[in-house]
Formats: sequence, C-alpha cells, structure tokens
Amino acid sequence: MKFFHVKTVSETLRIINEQFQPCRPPVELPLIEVCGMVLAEDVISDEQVPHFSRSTVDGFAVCAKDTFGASDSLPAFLDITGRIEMGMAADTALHEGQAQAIPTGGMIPAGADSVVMIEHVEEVGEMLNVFRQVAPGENIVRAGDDVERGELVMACGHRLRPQDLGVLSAIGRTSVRVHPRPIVGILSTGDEIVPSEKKELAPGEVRDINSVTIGAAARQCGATVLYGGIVKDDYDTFAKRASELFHKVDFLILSGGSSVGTRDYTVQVMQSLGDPGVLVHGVATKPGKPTILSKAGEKPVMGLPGHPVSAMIMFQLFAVPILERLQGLRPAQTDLRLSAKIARNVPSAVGRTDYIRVKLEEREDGLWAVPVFGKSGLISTLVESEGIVEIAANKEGIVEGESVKVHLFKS
Ligand SMILES: Nc1nc2c(c(=O)[nH]1)N[C@H]1C(S)=C(S)[C@@H](COP(=O)(O)OP(=O)(O)OC[C@H]3O[C@@H](n4cnc5c(N)ncnc54)[C@H](O)[C@@H]3O)O[C@H]1N2
Ligand code: MOO
Repeated sequence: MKFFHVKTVSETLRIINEQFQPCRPPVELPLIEVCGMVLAEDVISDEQVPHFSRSTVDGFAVCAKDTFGASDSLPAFLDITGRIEMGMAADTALHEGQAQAIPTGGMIPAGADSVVMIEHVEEVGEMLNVFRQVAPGENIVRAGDDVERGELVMACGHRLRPQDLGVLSAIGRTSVRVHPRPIVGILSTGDEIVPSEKKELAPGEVRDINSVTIGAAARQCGATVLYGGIVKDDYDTFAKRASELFHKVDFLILSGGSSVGTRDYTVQVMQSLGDPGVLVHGVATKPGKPTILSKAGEKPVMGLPGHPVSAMIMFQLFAVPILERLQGLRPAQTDLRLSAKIARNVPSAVGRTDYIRVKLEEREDGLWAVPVFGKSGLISTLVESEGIVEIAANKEGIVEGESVKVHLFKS
C-alpha cells in the first residue's frame, strides 16, 4: 500500500521558490506585444515627461499675480499679446499685465505661471477682462511633472499593464526587454475522458474539463498553452505522450491520475521525465491532497487532481507561483484579497489547509462571503463562486461573522 507523505502549503511554496527560476533568457520585444509580460530590465527615463510645461485647459496664459483679487464685479484687465498654436513652440515671452490665448495641451510661454479658463474671461478686442483669480501653477502641468529625467520608471520583475506601456511610449521606448512567455503543456489522463466535441457520451464517459480550465487559467497568467489532448490510462502511451509534450514546453501539467489507485501512473511518468524527479507527492489541503510536483532538468511538472474544482484550486495555489517564478515576476507588493465576513459556520480539520468556494454579497453592513458547498467534482460550483477563502491549518473552522480574506478569481 502506498501512502502520501504530504507537505504543507507553505513547505510546497518554499520548494517552488527555491527550485524554479526564469525559464529562458530575456528577449527584446516591441511595446505592442508585451502587455501581460514581465519586465527583465530596470527602465530609467532619459527624458522629462512632459518635456515642456503645458496647459490643462483652454484659456489664457497669465502671471497669476495680475489676477489676484479679480472678481465678476472687479475684473483684472490684461493685454492679449499672442495666441499659442497647438504643437508649436511658444516663443514670445509673456510679461506682467499680458495674456496669451492657449489651447488645452498648448505650451506655456516663458514668464507665464498659470492659465485662467476661457469661461472666466471676456475678450474685448485685444483686451482681456479676467473675472477669477488663479494661483501660481494653476491649470499647468510642468515639465517633468509626470516623469523626471533619470527617474526609475519601472523595476525589473514588474508585470506590464496597459498604463505601463503608456509611460514607456511617453519616454520614447518602442521596445523593452521582457521574460518570454512560458509555454505550458497540458495533458489530460483517464480512460473515461473524451474531447468536448464528442456529441453522444457512452456510459462512463466524461468530457474533458481540465484541459480547458487549466489552459485558460495559464493564459491568464501570461503563458502560452500547448494542448496535448487526452491520454488513456496506459503507462507506455502516457509516458511517451508526456515526454513528447515535455520537450516542447517550459512547464508540463498533467491532469488526473495523481491519486494512489493502481492505475494512477502520474508519479511514475513524472519520474521517467528526468531527475531530480518528484519533490512533493500530496499536500495537506482539502481539496487537492493528491497534487504532485516534480522537476525534470530545470522544468517544473505538476500533477493536478482529476476533480475539476480541485484542479483549478491547486492551479491557483501552486501553478500560479510556478508561472510567476518562470517569468521572473517580483513577489507581489500588495495584498490583492478582499476582506469580507463569512456568512456560515464552516468546520475544518486541524493540520490541513481548507479552501472553500464563496460568492460575494453586498449587504447593508458590508461585504459577506457566502460559502458554496459541493463536491470537488462539480465544476458549476466554481461558476457560482467569485473566489476562495483559505482556512488555515491550525484552525478548527470559521464561525459566522468572522472576517475572512477572499482570493478572487481572475475574470
Ligand atoms: N483511496 C483514495 N482515493 C482517493 C483519494 C485518496 O486520498 N485516497 N483522493 C481523492 C481525491 S481528493 C481526488 S481529487 C481524486 C484525485 O484522483 P486523480 O487525480 O487520480 O484523478 P482521477 O481518478 O483521474 O479523476 C478523479 C475524477 O475527476 C474526473 N476527471 C479527471 N480528469 C478530468 C478531466 N480532464 N475533465 C473532467 N473530469 C475529469 C474523473 O472522471 C474522476 O471522476 O482521487 C480521490 N480518490
Ligand atoms: O481533495 Mo480532492 O482534491 O478533490 O477532493
């Protein structure tokens, strides 16, 4: 009889951190291709953004002190000495008592320190009546306000979002060094598993859920996915198909066959892929106990439990950190979990970390997490849920009203 020598969640995460590094050397790619990828360089700006002081409104560039005390009943009177064109240099300096018309985004002329909005002035020929006072700096973005020359704009290990690409574009970068997207291979196992396109199911057959859910979740984490299809519970075929896929990918995920049944070959297949071999066989969690982690050469291989809910939760718990390591992502600086109160008592066993599915309800007294109960083979329970809540291994459960952290599913 074989037994699991289970590891705790934190032991498994420590192993992941120690064992896996970025999978391939960084590459230089054009900005339009790098959203969602991880930076492999420190980006330092050699320019100021904006590189000229500009107006944030349509109006008149002025010296603020000329407007002090101005009101509807006592306007300030200024001479209009110029009109600044969009995208052109403002090359006529402004002196006290003068104003120059300026569009939103126009360059502030030398000598001006603020802009009065068009709504608060009246043009009378070449004279300007100003009915509101403005403070120095009002309605102006100064050169370098956004980014200073020499500033570290983004550090190595940062996952690039649309706004990050905006800054890179603003400082004139057309390409950046990034960690390549890891290629994740997925192979589903089980005599009963058939492709989703199969119309009429024979008794005992089950359409493949895990290739689809795990493939999509891997893509959400920045990976490229190679689908290996479905393989029967036959050691030789399984080992051959796993080995073929393994050589094409950076991270191989096997679904099903991770438990200790006589036909569960996943561990043997993982060992056959190369040394050092299996690092974790079984984790002290519910669901997900029969999760396996191994390393062949430098590549991670993960055996996810067949039950679709367990597979997704274990992917979240361990495959996401593996993918982060493979992409050189810096550990998260912020806690992205939502605080809520649990709506029911949920018992749990000491010595095991439990993950419960929850949906969120906004009530008058705040956010509540309502447990969604159901066996780990029932994928629709995850459709109903918005996230998962961890019950720590040292707890006997959580009581109604207790504050919990909800780890939200990505959408
Ligand atoms: N004696 C024991 N039996 C089991 C244990 C245990 O500790 N001792 N653990 C149970 C737990 S928990 C889980 S989870 C499962 C995991 O088993 P496997 O990883 O070997 O998975 P399978 O037996 O292949 O499948 C389990 C279940 O999930 C369905 N399945 C599998 N793959 C897919 C797929 N790609 N798409 C949809 N559904 C899938 C499969 O048909 C089975 O119903 O072991 C328990 N047993
Ligand atoms: O714990 Mo198993 O992972 O589904 O139910």
